Amino acid sequence: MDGVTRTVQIIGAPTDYGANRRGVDMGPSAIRYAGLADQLRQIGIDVVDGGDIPAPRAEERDPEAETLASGRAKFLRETRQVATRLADRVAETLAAGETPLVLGGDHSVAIGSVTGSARDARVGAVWFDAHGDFNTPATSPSGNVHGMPLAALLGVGEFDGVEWANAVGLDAENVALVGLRDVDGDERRAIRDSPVTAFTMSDIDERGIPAVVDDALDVATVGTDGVHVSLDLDWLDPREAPGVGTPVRGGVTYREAHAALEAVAECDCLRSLELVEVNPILDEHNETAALATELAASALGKQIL
Ligand SMILES: NC(=[NH2+])NCCC[C@H](N)C(=O)O
Ligand SMILES: [Mn+2]
Ligand SMILES: [Mn+2]
Repeated sequence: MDGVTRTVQIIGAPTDYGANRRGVDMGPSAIRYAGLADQLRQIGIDVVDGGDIPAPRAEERDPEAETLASGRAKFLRETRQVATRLADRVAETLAAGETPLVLGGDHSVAIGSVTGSARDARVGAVWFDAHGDFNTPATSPSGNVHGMPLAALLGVGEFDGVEWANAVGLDAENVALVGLRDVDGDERRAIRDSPVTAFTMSDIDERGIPAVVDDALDVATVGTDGVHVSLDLDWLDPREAPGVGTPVRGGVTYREAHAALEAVAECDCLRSLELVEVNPILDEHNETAALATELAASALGKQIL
């Protein structure tokens, strides 16, 4: 982006239908409150806040959709509604020459962000997450769609039809998971059998963040027009990011996370970005939202000096 001012459009997706715990629907407010727009303006970015996409209110929940037995997806109708709207917004934002910055919401919103980002282009994806998000309604132990978006996007599994959830311009060969440490049984097999590239926390232990993230970005850029970066805040260790619904010990540190997102900026390949799974109810003084904000700034070019 040398010499060109980047315009970032913030798009809130205030939904928690994909998660087991309520509260991530307040993620967009918490991240905005942490000063996202100002921090990005300070590094010379033009910021447009496009507001939130409409999401069905919790009071309108279909109680039956919540009590489906495991092995099925909960709230698929609501998830589909949000994803479809979000996909349109992301695609329009890109068509206008702006960079979409999506604020979740639980990770099911990625179905919308990535299908939108991959509508008129070939994209790669880097998925910073403790989890694989590779379950399907048939394999999920919980029925929570936030554990399934990557499978949905790659056309794996049956999601109330697949076309709405399938990202046309995304190939599994261009997907890299980074930081895995909590994967379910069938999900594990599915990831191993898929052409996606998965870097676990053990890979990070052995090789260090810079090498792993460079490889992930290579995977996502080969033959693509740009990269979607999906940052699930539970990627970080719960000591740094307590405000998430599915915390897992042994995550990356504060510095590792910044180094990773600085590498994203350096790659000059970022097409769309999302920050998901911030749960203000479980947070401590909004520190997870503040961290999400800082990491977005690093991904968009903020440097120490
Ligand atoms: N985006 C997330 N936080 N995903 C957590 C998924 C947890 C678990 N693997 C499940 O499928 O239910
Ligand atoms: Mn996760
Ligand atoms: Mn996730």
